[in-house]
Amino acid sequence: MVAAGVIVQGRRLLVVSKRAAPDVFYLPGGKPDPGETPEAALTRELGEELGVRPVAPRLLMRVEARAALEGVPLRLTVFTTDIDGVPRPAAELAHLRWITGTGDGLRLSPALGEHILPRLRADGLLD
Ligand SMILES: Nc1nc2c([nH]c(=O)n2[C@H]2C[C@H](O)[C@@H](COP(=O)(O)OP(=O)(O)OP(=O)(O)O)O2)c(=O)[nH]1
Repeated sequence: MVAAGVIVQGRRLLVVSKRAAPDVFYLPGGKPDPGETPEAALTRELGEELGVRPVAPRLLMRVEARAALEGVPLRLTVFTTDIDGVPRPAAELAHLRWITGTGDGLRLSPALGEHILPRLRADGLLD
């Protein structure tokens, strides 16, 4: 399982890529440590990856898809959240982008491209 955050500002969605695969973009987040709740994992990962704190996260959806890098089945627990602070990519991240509902031509993880972005588009949250 992976906990991930939907962060929308100015009708654009924050996506990141990692140094291990700099051309594949997905939501910030990661796997909970043993015994950690999804909410706690989201808080820890947003801090580690972006140096921000989630404010009032709420569950948006659960998604099953192929993991972007390993190709194995993956369950994501996706939260919509506001954030405290300006996101700055930490060392393990390669890029940070704010995308519209089209994906702006970026290569997206299956979960993001096939499930989450269409949902945000249908909800009218993105340009
Ligand atoms: N965070 C995140 N991961 C995603 C998304 N879509 C997707 O396929 N993934 C995949 C990529 C990776 O295979 C996996 C996330 O694992 P990760 O390795 O980044 O997690 P982590 O930060 O806990 O890293 P680690 O401790 O395993 O090194 O989920 C997404 O939207 N957000």
